[in-house]
Amino acid sequence: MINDANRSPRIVLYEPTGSTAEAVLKPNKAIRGGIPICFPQFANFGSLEQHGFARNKLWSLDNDPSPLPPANSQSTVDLILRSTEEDLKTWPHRFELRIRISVSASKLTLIPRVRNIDNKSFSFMFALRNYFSVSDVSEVRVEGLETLDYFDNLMQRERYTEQADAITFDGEIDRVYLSTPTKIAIIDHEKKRTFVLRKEGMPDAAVWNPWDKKAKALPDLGDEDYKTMLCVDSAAIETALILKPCEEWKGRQELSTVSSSYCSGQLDPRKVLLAV
Ligand SMILES: O=P(O)(O)OC[C@H]1O[C@H](O)[C@H](O)[C@@H](O)[C@@H]1O
Repeated sequence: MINDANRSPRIVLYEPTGSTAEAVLKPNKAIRGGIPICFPQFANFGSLEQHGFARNKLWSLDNDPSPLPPANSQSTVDLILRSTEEDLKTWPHRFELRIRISVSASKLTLIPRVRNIDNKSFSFMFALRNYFSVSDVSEVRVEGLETLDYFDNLMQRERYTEQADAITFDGEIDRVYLSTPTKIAIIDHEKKRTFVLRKEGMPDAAVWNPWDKKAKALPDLGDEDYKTMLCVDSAAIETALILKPCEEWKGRQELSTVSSSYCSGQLDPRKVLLAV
């Protein structure tokens, strides 16, 4: 961990072949990019602030990530967020939210965990809001969500069934796909690059792009930036996760990229793994 010129703490992960990942820790405001963590609520699906409070908090380094083994390499970091007295006023449940972040030459792995340290059960939603950088969103296809049911947040969360062979983009999208497969491909034709998202413990997948009008209304997004971004989240939204006292929930997400040789129709986990 280092302090930058503005004295903000930065965590930088290094990996021997040269990959890096970096997080800037600033209180009270989530960044529009990276992987904000939505907890204990997704969007406005409840009475808390949009996407819950976790993404706006300053996390700490976690020195006791048990039962995970201690992270003893420069390419892994463990972070923790504990409920504060202020949080308890709006969400009266004592929790520990942990995340292990590991970077390697071929993938970025996130292991989020939530532990109930209260004396009564609680339920929560969770999402890793992945901001993918794409060359041109109107040339991108997302595979793995076809034929699934989704909630459309642009239609008062009405439930629909996806009819398209793959998801493509020509306008604002704000959906929660339900009970998705564990692997989703985000295929960027122009960049000849496919992101492969593999997830466990987070059955849903939210897909978001604000498109032109909403992008103009977002102060922290440039007017044209919607063209080069796409959010595809690993999420547990439809069925809230429930923890009894002392119980812990654990999820896992792996992000990797494969080159253009990985094409539409090849969403076969063995091929993806061999190609990485
Ligand atoms: O601007 P944010 O708070 O990061 O939220 C970005 C978007 O996230 C979700 O997909 C919500 O359903 C949208 O209504 C919201 O605009």
